[in-house]
Amino acid sequence: MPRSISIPDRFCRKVAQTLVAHDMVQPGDAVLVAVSGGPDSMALVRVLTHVAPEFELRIGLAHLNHGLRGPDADHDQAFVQQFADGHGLPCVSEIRDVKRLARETGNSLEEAGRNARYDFFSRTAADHGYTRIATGHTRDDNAEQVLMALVRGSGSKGLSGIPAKRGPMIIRPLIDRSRQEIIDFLAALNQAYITDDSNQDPVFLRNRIRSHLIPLLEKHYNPNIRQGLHRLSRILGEETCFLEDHTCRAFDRCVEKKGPDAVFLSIPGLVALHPALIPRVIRHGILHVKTNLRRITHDHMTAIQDLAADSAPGKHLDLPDRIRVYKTRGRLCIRKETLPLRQLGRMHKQSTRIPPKA
Ligand SMILES: Nc1ncnc2c1ncn2[C@@H]1O[C@H](COP(=O)(O)OP(=O)(O)OP(=O)(O)O)[C@@H](O)[C@H]1O
Repeated sequence: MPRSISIPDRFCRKVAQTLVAHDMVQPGDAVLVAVSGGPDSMALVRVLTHVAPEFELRIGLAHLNHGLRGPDADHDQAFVQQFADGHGLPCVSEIRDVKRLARETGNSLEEAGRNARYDFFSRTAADHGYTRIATGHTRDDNAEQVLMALVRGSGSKGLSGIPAKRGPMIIRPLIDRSRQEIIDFLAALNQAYITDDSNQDPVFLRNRIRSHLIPLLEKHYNPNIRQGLHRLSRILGEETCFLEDHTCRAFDRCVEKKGPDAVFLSIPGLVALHPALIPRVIRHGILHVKTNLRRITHDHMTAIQDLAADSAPGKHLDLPDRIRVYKTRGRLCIRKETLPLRQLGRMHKQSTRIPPKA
């Protein structure tokens, strides 16, 4: 009979398999573990320190105090620091005023918090010589993400959920593990963690999905819905990758001229593409002049395609972040303007504004 393997050992083995399967680390890597103090990131740091000798990794911790929950946030920061000290691990923490960042950028608190975190992680990694940044996202987080994308009506990219890796640095070693496995692992180690009451607040869509929609789907439709959603996201992730590849090639064929602030796409070239590729190539064009696609909605994309198909000359569209789209000599031009569009609007007669999404 095989010797029974303990819960912590089994858990660590499974995470080690994820590290290998997704090629997440190389011997000699220095891994900065993003630790909020919650169950997932505490499990992450415990498992990574356990497998560090086998994978030849150096481990350190990073904690961001969002300055949002008053004394609770200070307590979380102290908890993470004490854990690091107790385990002889280096820890970098920082306090950011996320409320102010949200006000200044017009982003939601959630988005401002996320931006502040990833900015802090990358700076810390660069300053301290870390080669990877590990976050504690789990399979359950991914299932919630997919459902959020579904209820918001996102496309296949949104439905691809949380990737196991992002760019050359960010890794998510717990992405194939469930929340229950994590709780069992922590209980077996007698490891304390912080519970964040805001995770229950129904104001946030994610919390309503976690505590209402998923249990409902599990009870009445599919007891394995989380695994199903996770699988769906992985399939769509692969297919999205494949389509992205085609998009890049189609984009190169359609581009007639490009500079740092503008790209000109051949309209006959666009029209000849498979309909699934047209919005993708246009998005690629927007990304050429704008670093991200935030605030570019489905309505914007439809309006751009309508503009390309419209035979009337002289029209243009104003998109967020000073992006102007117009037609010129059989080409669709996507341009990042230097002047505010309001000022430019007075210089053009026909402008179509797309109302921001409610
Ligand atoms: N304040 C923070 N400082 C450092 N890392 C963080 C912080 N907040 C979140 N993270 C990282 O991002 C991951 C996902 O964030 P999320 O908001 O889902 O986590 P959480 O619910 O606060 O805590 P956990 O995932 O640790 O249970 C965390 O697992 C952790 O790796």
